[in-house]
Amino acid sequence: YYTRSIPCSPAHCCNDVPVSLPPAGTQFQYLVVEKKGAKQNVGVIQLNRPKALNALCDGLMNEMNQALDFFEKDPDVGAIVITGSEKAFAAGADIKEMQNRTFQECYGGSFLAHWNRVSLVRKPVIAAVNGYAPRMFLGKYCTMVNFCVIVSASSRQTQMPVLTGNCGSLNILFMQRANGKCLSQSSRINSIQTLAPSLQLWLWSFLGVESAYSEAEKKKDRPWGSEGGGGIRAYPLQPPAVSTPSPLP
Ligand SMILES: C[C@@H](CO)C(=O)SCCNC(=O)CCNC(=O)[C@H](O)C(C)(C)COP(=O)(O)OP(=O)(O)OC[C@H]1O[C@@H](n2cnc3c(N)ncnc32)[C@H](O)[C@@H]1OP(=O)(O)O
Repeated sequence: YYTRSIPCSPAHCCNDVPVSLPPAGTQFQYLVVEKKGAKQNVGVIQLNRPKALNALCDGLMNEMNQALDFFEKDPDVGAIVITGSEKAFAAGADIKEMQNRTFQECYGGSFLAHWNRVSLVRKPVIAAVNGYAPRMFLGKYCTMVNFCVIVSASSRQTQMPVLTGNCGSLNILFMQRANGKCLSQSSRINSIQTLAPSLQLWLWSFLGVESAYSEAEKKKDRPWGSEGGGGIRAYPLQPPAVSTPSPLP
């Protein structure tokens, strides 16, 4: 396949180089890639490296970028979900692959630069997290979930508290879900004003469907997620007033 380092919009290719998409039914080694939903408009990328708990080796991330290219350019696909297995979303970077690399190799070779592709997709990318997701919310170069627009973490998500408020700048929301309810959330929403209005409204309507302000939080009268300093209020019914958004970069 042709893979690009600079992603293009779904509507056109920024450098006019034709892109050959993975043909339907393409087998990936580390991923299961398919379209789901009644309208087949959700692109689902499931990490499929069970023996290594979905550790993000180079091969997996290269395949991920191919799948993202594929879904970004597919006009039928409205949103993309990245998920793992019941035991692990992903065990972070592949530490076996990393262990012998020198600083010079990493720095000079732009180590992990290709991970950024996820954050550049011009469609909402949702990380559906279950099981292990170590280092999910710490630092800037975290596991891939930090590059997704929404992180929907099930109650089985382990190891890390969801409400750290210390996520990468591209994360908009963390949602911990159980029984279909949104129990908690945290975010750094600075960048929300730079998103297209339709995406903002989409986010808020997503919340509206899922939100259930917990009794405990109501009593405390504080925003969900405020523990981490980056919390926001839940808006179960109405989206907040949207100020004039800045144009997309
Ligand atoms: C880029 C930065 C961002 O800050 C990083 O992502 S650094 C990497 C961060 N990730 C980790 O440090 C996680 C390391 N893994 C673990 O701590 C544990 O595996 C665990 C997630 C807590 C699960 O433990 P458990 O006892 O259930 O499973 P095993 O340790 O026996 O693992 C099973 C199998 O998977 C291999 N594996 C696990 N994590 C990784 C990894 N990150 N990279 C490569 N391989 C990994 C592990 O070696 C086992 O395989 P085996 O050796 O038996 O062939």
